[in-house]
Amino acid sequence: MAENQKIKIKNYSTRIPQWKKIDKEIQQLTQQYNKIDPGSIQTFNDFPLSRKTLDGLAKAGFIHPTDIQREAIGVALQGHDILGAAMTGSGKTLAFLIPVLECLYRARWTINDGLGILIISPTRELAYQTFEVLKKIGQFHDFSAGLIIGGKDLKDEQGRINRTNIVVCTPGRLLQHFDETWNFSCENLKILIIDEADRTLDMGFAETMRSIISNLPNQRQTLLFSATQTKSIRELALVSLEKPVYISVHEKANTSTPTNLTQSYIVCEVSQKISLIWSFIKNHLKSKMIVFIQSCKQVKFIYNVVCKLRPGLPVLALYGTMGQMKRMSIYDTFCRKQYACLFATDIAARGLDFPAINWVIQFDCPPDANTYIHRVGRTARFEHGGEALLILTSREEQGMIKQLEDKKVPIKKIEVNSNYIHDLTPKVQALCAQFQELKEEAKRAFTSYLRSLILMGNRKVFDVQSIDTDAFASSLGLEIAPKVRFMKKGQKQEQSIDTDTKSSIENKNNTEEENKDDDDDDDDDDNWFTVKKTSDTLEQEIFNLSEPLEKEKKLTKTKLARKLRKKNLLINKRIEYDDEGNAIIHSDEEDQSPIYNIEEAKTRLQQIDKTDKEAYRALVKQKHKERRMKEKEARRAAREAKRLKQEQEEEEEEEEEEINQNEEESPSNGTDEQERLERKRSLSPVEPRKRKKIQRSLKEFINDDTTKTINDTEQLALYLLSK
Ligand SMILES: Nc1ncnc2c1ncn2[C@@H]1O[C@H](COP(=O)(O)OP(=O)(O)OP(=O)(O)O)[C@@H](O)[C@H]1O
Repeated sequence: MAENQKIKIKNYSTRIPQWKKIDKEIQQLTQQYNKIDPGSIQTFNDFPLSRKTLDGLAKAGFIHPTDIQREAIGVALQGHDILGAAMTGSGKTLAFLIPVLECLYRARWTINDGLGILIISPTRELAYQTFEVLKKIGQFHDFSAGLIIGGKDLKDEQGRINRTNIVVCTPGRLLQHFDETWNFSCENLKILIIDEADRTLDMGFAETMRSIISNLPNQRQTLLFSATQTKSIRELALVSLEKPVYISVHEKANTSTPTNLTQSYIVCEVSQKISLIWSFIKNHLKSKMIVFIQSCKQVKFIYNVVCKLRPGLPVLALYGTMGQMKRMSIYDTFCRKQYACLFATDIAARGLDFPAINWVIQFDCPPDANTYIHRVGRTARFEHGGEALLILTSREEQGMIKQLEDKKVPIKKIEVNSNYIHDLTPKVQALCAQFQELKEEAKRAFTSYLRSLILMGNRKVFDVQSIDTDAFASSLGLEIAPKVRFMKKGQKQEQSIDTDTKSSIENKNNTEEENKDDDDDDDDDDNWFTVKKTSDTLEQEIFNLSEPLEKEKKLTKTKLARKLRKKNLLINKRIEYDDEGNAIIHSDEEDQSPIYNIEEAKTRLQQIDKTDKEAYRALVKQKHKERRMKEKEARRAAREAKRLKQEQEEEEEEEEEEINQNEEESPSNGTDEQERLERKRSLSPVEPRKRKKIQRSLKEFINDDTTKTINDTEQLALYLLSK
């Protein structure tokens, strides 16, 4: 026992303190930084990285670095600024997260040192995803990290932000902290990272980014990463990077998209798109896919239609105006699903790393080739395969394909087999007839799509006038195309709109989409092209509508019927679908659906009108009757009140008379005033009334001219005695 104790003491006294070990490790690591040779790196262990980081990487299953990681990690460890570009899904996140952990480790950072690293992401989902990766690989370190994104409690963040070493955030929220958190300090900041830098700037955050950067210390390292480079990113690099190292690992590649990605496009008209996507989904039930749609309102509508028709696989939707909690929960759900279809706006286009996506479908033509590249980049990530399908209208085909070729995107045209497409229009129309809310959504989707075409700067690709609006409206289940003022107004003036104005408006709207806070959810505050909030301003900005707006003419039922006839709607034909989605057409005699039979609809409307009128008349009659009854009742009550008042007055008069009479009759008895009062007081309040009744009965009896019998007189005598 004693011996054991001795050994124990001896061991303790010779143990090297932990801090000394760390110091030694840091010293050894930093000495190797200048010797890093990307070409000789096989595994992460070949980098001079701390034990804690290596353990974190191994635990998360990362063994071999990707090209961008091999190239960028060493340069970042050496302390250089970086402008990094690499294909989608090539592992840029780890390329900046590993140097982050090492930087704080080297500096022996603790919670008390406050903010050391800022990572800015363009969307909340991407920030959340980066935060999750950071938690995984940094699990053996002791740093604190926080996610600072909109849609959460600012006060709660304010309490924690100064004790957070690594902040992953969106630009808007960060700026809000600069403005509203009085003690928020960045003076110790070591590294600034801007992920998806071009998107962050293009989304209208350029000004915000400039403000943020101006609040940061000059002595810092800055890393900008993106799959695509734009003019704005180069401009930002000029002002915010110090002698940056430009790392572009795939610059010499033959393509700008992953090689294991198969890309194709088809051409169809706008009015066929819904049928096409429906047919596609029905034919790929054992797939996981993302369908990119231009605006939130379109996403909402198409998602609701597809949900109602029950395609046979889980359907989800993700767009900017959703509540934050819902956005996160949809992101998680879609990550977990094996087979599912996610309808999304471009908030899901950048950086998001949904596992095992088989298909990316672009329901609407992307604004530019870069957006195309990021959208398709949601599949074929990190050595996996994937497929992408782009849907173009004949108007968009030439211009868009040219842009993609210029960007080295290998894409092939495929023809649509018409047998493969189920015409969904009748079903959508039936749904819209059944659900008023869906019909309203259809109108909004219609308007927002047309507006998005106007807002797209590139006239070589997008032309709103080329759209057959009637056919498009019909495909959305609408009997008539909603009136869109900007279509007419824009026709003449479109040429004069300068592209900058448009893109700034577009950016502004994008920003609004990302910044929009919770609980909107489905409250129709659509970001992109909100008629309620922004349309008026947009129209004025774009078209300078100084002249008064054309007054909307009221559409009568007759006019509506005439319009429908002109559209050659299938009259007296109904299409039903079997479980497989095959169309079964019913002829006139067989069945006449009220939706398509104008005559029958007219008769039905007339009948409804008639019933309504009758019901209304009955209601009016009932009201009148009630009023008359009330008046009668009021009159009766007034009469009764008057009668009672009169009776009371009479009683009082008679009582007065009686007292006077008594006084006159007995003056000689010497009754003084006191006696008179006593007598008056002694009369109970009932007695005068009784007397009065008796008197009245007597009066009536005497005044009555009818002959009185003895019996009558007896009756009266008995009555009087009973009183
Ligand atoms: N060294 C690695 N070993 C194994 N898997 C990796 C490695 N690096 C990254 N990955 C995986 O590759 C996928 C893509 O990584 P990441 O999201 O960082 O790509 P990215 O380049 O940022 O893509 P995007 O441009 O779309 O944002 C992720 O699932 C990630 O876990």
